[in-house]
Amino acid sequence: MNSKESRKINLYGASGHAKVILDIISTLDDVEVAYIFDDDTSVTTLLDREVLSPSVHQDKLNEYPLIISVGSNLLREQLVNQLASSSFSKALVHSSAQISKETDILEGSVVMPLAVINASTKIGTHGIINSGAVVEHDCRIGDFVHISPKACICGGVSIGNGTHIGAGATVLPNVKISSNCIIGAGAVILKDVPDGAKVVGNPAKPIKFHL
Ligand SMILES: CC(=O)SCCNC(=O)CCNC(=O)[C@H](O)C(C)(C)COP(=O)(O)OP(=O)(O)OC[C@H]1O[C@@H](n2cnc3c(N)ncnc32)[C@H](O)[C@@H]1OP(=O)(O)O
Repeated sequence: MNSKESRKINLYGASGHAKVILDIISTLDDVEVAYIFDDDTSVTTLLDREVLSPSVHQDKLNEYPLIISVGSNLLREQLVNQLASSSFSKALVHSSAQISKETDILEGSVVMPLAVINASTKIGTHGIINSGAVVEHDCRIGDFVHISPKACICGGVSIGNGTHIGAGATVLPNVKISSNCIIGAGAVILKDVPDGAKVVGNPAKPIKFHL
């Protein structure tokens, strides 16, 4: 039985990512999902839960704070802009994640199982710190950033808005990765990465710009 009173939230996006967010919430005794929404009217259920159309159920959509539960950074940002009159939930953190008390994680962000976020790090809005990712001390992570499973962000790193760090990538201490970059799975980032670059490999090298 819940020991604390639950706060209700809505999820927007009936995706695979949303399934993992439901798992996060299942570990929290003070949060429950009221409704799940998706623009795609052919999607009617997610893990046996009903999925509602936002245009048909506008009243329910506005009833509780939202988490945008889609994995694409760009789509998450577009939805946040589209739903600008809505309120957004404070961050959701899986109970197995290790988070320093000296950390700031802003609204709409989600932290998956076994992630570690160390002291004096700030995570922006609507981000994803995925399963087993490590974000070390004194990092500055922008808005709409996805740090994929098992990526390792060393101390003092900064990452700009909209950047995607691929699974298992490593970013060395004090490196600056700019906005809207894509860092390939398994890449090792030794030096700063400019806006919109796509880099892969060890040591990481650009393959193309995608802005
Ligand atoms: C819960 C979850 O699942 S979270 C999801 C996490 N997702 C990820 O980590 C995915 C990260 N994405 C990648 O690594 C992708 O391969 C990208 C984005 C870096 C590149 O994708 P694309 O732009 O489609 O590049 P494409 O597949 O055409 O490859 C271009 C070249 O880069 C190489 N390449 C692509 N990815 C990598 C990589 N991660 N490491 C090394 N080389 C790579 C390819 O072999 C190819 O080389 P070639 O031209 O010599 O043949």
